[in-house]
Amino acid sequence: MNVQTMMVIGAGQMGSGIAQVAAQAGLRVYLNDIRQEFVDRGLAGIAKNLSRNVEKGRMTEADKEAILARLVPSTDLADAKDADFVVEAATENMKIKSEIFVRLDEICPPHTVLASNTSSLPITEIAAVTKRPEKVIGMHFMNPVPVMKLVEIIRGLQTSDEVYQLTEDLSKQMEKVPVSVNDFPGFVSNRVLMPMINEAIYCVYEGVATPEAIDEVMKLGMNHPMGPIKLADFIGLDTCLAIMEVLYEGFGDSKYRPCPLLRKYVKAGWLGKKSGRGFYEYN
Ligand SMILES: CC(=O)CC(=O)SCCNC(=O)CCNC(=O)[C@H](O)C(C)(C)COP(=O)(O)OP(=O)(O)OC[C@H]1O[C@@H](n2cnc3c(N)ncnc32)[C@H](O)[C@@H]1OP(=O)(O)O
Ligand SMILES: NC(=O)C1=CN([C@@H]2O[C@H](COP(=O)(O)OP(=O)(O)OC[C@H]3O[C@@H](n4cnc5c(N)ncnc54)[C@H](O)[C@@H]3O)[C@@H](O)[C@H]2O)C=CC1
Repeated sequence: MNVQTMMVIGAGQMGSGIAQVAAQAGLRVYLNDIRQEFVDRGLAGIAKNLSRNVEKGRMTEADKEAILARLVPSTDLADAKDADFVVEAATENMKIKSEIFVRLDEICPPHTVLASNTSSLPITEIAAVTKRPEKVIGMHFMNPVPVMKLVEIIRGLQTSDEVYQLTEDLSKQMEKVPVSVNDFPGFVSNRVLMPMINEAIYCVYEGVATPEAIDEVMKLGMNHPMGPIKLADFIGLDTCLAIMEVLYEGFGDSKYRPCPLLRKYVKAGWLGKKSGRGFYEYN
């Protein structure tokens, strides 16, 4: 199958990035969210990124306009009837994702592949709410999507070889490097990354060091591009907490317990960069 039209669901930081790289790869892309203002914010972010590419001489103004013209705003999931491939990048919550996949299964033509950008939720469980589990797959991009090369591809128990191959080819078309991973909580990326972030938050909680000091240790001592506390703010503390919960419940192992300070910040609405405040403040 030749993928020509994609729908990306969720126009937040990940969805807008995925829509951008898909449109850059020549696809027509519906960018869907529950409110017009969220779609507009996502599209504005894409336009800003593309303008920067023009300024830096990486693309022409005409390229930018052509990419923007391939992006179609959507607040109606029924637009997915036109899509060959859907990437769901809505909030990290099984109830929200299940409801979306049930509806997509009804709306989309039989050939449409339904992918999820979930950070940690089981692909097999998401697939099970549809009548096409062989066409459901995990396609996990990294943040910021236009910059990071990796796409972790996660097969559910029933994902077909054909759908796996198509997703791998599409990732390459989007100039990403696909890596195949089995369906276990947190996959590889967040099983390894998130306990480190959670531990760094414990260091704040226990007064071992300030967020600034912890980030300096990991940047200067381990050559990480961003310290773990800053990275947590960047990912979104709500997303970090959701991932820790999946690891904790999925493995039933206390080593994955989310730090109480992380819970407290999320309850306060301190979600990190996207809400203006997390461990650091943003304007
Ligand atoms: C939670 C999950 O499920 C999985 C995940 O995604 S985990 C998170 C994975 N991501 C990471 O670990 C990111 C770690 N951080 C980094 O790699 C870097 O700090 C960074 C790429 C984000 C920024 O790089 P930097 O050198 O510190 O800053 P900066 O010079 O401003 O940016 C470098 C380039 O990235 C671009 N960039 C930065 N943020 C961007 C964004 N949000 N969107 C698009 N481009 C962006 C900048 O425009 C810049 O490009 P040019 O200068 O070439 O035009
Ligand atoms: N933040 C990160 O670093 C990464 C996040 N992810 C995953 O990507 C997904 C999205 O994360 P972010 O973009 O960071 O979150 P975000 O909070 O920036 O955006 C989520 C968007 O989904 C929308 N949404 C919620 N319910 C919806 C529905 N029913 N229909 C359409 N849109 C809906 C919200 O309005 C919001 O705009 C999550 O599953 C997350 O785990 C994956 C890789 C990295």
